[in-house]
Amino acid sequence: MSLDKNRKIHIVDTTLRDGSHAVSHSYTVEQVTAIASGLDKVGVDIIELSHGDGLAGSSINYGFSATPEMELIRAASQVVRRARLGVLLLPGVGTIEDLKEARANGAQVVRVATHVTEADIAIQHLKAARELGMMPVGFLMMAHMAPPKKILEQAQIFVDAGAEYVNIADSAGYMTPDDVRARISLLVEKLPIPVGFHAHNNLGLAVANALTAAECGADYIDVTCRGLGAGAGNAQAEVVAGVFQRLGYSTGLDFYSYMDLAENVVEPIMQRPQIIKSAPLMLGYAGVYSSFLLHTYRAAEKFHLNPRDILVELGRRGMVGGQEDMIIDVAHALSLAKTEC
Ligand SMILES: CC[C@H](O)CC(=O)C(=O)O
Ligand SMILES: [Mn+2]
Repeated sequence: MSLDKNRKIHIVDTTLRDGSHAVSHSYTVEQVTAIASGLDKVGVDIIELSHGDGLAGSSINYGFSATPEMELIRAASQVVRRARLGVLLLPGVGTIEDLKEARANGAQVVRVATHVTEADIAIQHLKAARELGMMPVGFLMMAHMAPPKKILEQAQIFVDAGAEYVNIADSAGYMTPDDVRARISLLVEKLPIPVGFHAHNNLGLAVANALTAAECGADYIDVTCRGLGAGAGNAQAEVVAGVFQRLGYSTGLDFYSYMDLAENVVEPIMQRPQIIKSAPLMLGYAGVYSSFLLHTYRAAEKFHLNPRDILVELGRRGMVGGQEDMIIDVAHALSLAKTEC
């Protein structure tokens, strides 16, 4: 695969999916319509939209969406002309039935996300996506938890299942540019399909990591307006647009329109600034799944603990996405240990 700087870098904007965590899944049809049509004009390649935890994530466990995601997908599909509309699906949270409904409402791409060592649970969803005429993408979460060779082996499972590209996610915002380089370079060298990268900004490295991924040959880069996303958020779209443009990468983005969209449409929706507060910083430091943040805040409040202490323990135990219900157990154990002291 060529590392030509002039190759097209495909931008995947996940403001309406990962960004949904940062607004407590409160997007309305009007907001989605405005953001999706803005992203389409800005020139992104894929607009990802669903509950922050993927299709059917709206639940007591993950937090309810204010508006049913199928309504939001339908609304976006009516205004998106150029970009492809995508959804994210975690096998077990979302089902093939949910995927069919998303397809019927206009979704064209699905990224099937699994823990970095569990790619095999995505096989049937990737095959179903292809049968539905969608673009199937394999998405490996918590990629810092596996060495490059293991990730390659898992990515190959996606290739065999018909994925059109493989996306690596630094879900904990734990990686440094060296970690990204080691993983992306190997995949780009060995895989017959393109590679993508999804950063989290818990250590303030999201844009640097996104750039490193592109330098190492990743063809798909995830971003969000104003960096909205779980934990300290994702790689900030407008910044990525500016940095990539200045360095001569070909993204097809209109940098100025992206800045305007973030400033005029997304920023007024934000419930709080997307900054690296102590707890998100701890996610990155301890290697904890970014979506655990809100659960951790709730558990900390209930057991009168500092969220940082819970996060360090979650990192020590190597907890992964899907183990949200264990956060309360960890908090309980820590509070018992505290009272015994
Ligand atoms: C809900 C799946 C997960 O959060 C996907 C993602 O954005 C990540 O792993 O960072
Ligand atoms: Mn994410």
